[in-house]
Amino acid sequence: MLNQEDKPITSALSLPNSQSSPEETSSVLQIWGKTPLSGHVNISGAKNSALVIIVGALLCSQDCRIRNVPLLADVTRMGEILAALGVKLTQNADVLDIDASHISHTKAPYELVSQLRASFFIIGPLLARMGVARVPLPGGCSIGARPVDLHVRGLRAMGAHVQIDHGIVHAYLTGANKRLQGAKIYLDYPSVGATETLMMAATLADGETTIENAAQEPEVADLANFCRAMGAKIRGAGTNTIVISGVSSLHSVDYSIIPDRIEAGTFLLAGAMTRSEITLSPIIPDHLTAVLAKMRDIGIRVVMDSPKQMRILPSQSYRSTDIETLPYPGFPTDMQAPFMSLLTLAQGDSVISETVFENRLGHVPELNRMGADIRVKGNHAIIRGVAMLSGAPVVATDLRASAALVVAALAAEGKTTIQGLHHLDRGYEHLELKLKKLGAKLQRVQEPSDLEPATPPIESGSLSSPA
Ligand SMILES: CC(=O)N[C@H]1[C@@H](OP(=O)(O)OP(=O)(O)OC[C@H]2O[C@@H](n3ccc(=O)[nH]c3=O)[C@H](O)[C@@H]2O)O[C@H](CO)[C@@H](O)[C@@H]1O
Ligand SMILES: C=C(OP(=O)(O)O)C(=O)O
Repeated sequence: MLNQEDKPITSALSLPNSQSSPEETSSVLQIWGKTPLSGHVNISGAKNSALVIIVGALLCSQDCRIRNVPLLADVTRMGEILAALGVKLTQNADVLDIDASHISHTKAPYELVSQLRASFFIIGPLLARMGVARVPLPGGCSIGARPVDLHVRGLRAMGAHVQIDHGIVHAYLTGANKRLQGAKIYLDYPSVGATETLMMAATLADGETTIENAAQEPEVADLANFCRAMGAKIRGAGTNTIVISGVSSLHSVDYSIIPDRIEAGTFLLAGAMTRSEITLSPIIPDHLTAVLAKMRDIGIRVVMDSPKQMRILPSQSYRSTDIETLPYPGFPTDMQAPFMSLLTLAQGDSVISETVFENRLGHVPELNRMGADIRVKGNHAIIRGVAMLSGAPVVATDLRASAALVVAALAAEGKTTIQGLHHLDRGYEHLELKLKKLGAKLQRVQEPSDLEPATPPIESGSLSSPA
């Protein structure tokens, strides 16, 4: 099944050349703004699908082939977590082969789980496959308390014993057959992670599980499709009621991950902010409905070239609007920060209300440093449009904040220097290469002594003169 070039994941799932490893926190991204972009962007596989689908492979005791896997720090970490459980992974470009026929450990390492939220979701498949799982409380972006009570309550409803001691969640099954039992579960909030954890757990449970008030995000439906392709019986994924009839085992699969709607939205914003015309593909337009509705609202024109290709047309100015982040199909919280960057340049006042996470406005002081006029009141950001942004040294506080600073920098006068790139590298495959291909002027530098080049780098004919 694998060719000569396949390598173990721990060495092979390397980051793109232009990006640092998460440990290289000293590197910074310099962006010289106000360069119009043009051309085409290839959208990568969805990070949040890839992560949970890799986790879902734990359910299967035969080979899983996963395609369109983005090369991201988070994906590397997730591979390392599975490897620590004794799972074999090999990767060739964007194809990842996972052989979880033999799971030798049921405890996930803290150093890895503490780095990304999705790693906690292994608790569902591990428990279903092995009857026991020990998983540290997860990390991920610091955007709120992010408890795991809904995951735990759901697993308990399915008959698991769950204890939390010294920061480790220990879940186990007792009884003769050590199988989870189907249950009726109502989620107090349509949590993406809890829906995914419980849906995976239920695929191998005894009997039928119903998850009410389930998350409807496309990544949940993608996971369900992956599980179904392995023989799981799941109905209703993508709606608020998911019904899973447990089966005794799952079989081999070859599955391709959906395009990343958040990456696509971020490139649309980069185009809008620089008043450029760019095309994106592949995309699934339905996954971008709320974002496109807001873009249209403020006067940005986006057209479909074909069912999977979108084109943003240049607009000279745009209006303000109000946004409330909500679970899907509402406006995605993961687009809140980059959309705020766009609204800093709109005509008039906008209000963004972040309702999903209680602490996801860390980018506001950084955007203000670039000349934006934003005030925060509780979970609301009041954005007064300004005529221009100006480049400044800024720090990315989380993954989507880093994207917000990149798109703001592309539109700002002069040079922006962004620190905290380990956040960016978690979630955007080849971002710098993709932007350079569109004509953006940017470079990553590793050493503080490199920080002050007078002019942007000249890139193989694509850049003409310094900003
Ligand atoms: C890896 C991954 O897929 N991450 C995504 C996932 O995160 P994640 O799965 O962590 O997000 P959730 O949907 O679970 O969280 C939404 C809200 O529910 C709360 N909550 C969640 C679980 C729980 O047991 N108890 C509880 O109170 C959270 O604190 C938060 O306020 O969905 C978020 C919401 O679309 C996205 O921003 C993240 O990019
Ligand atoms: C918040 C995110 O990721 P995580 O849930 O892993 O922190 C994100 O993708 O924006």
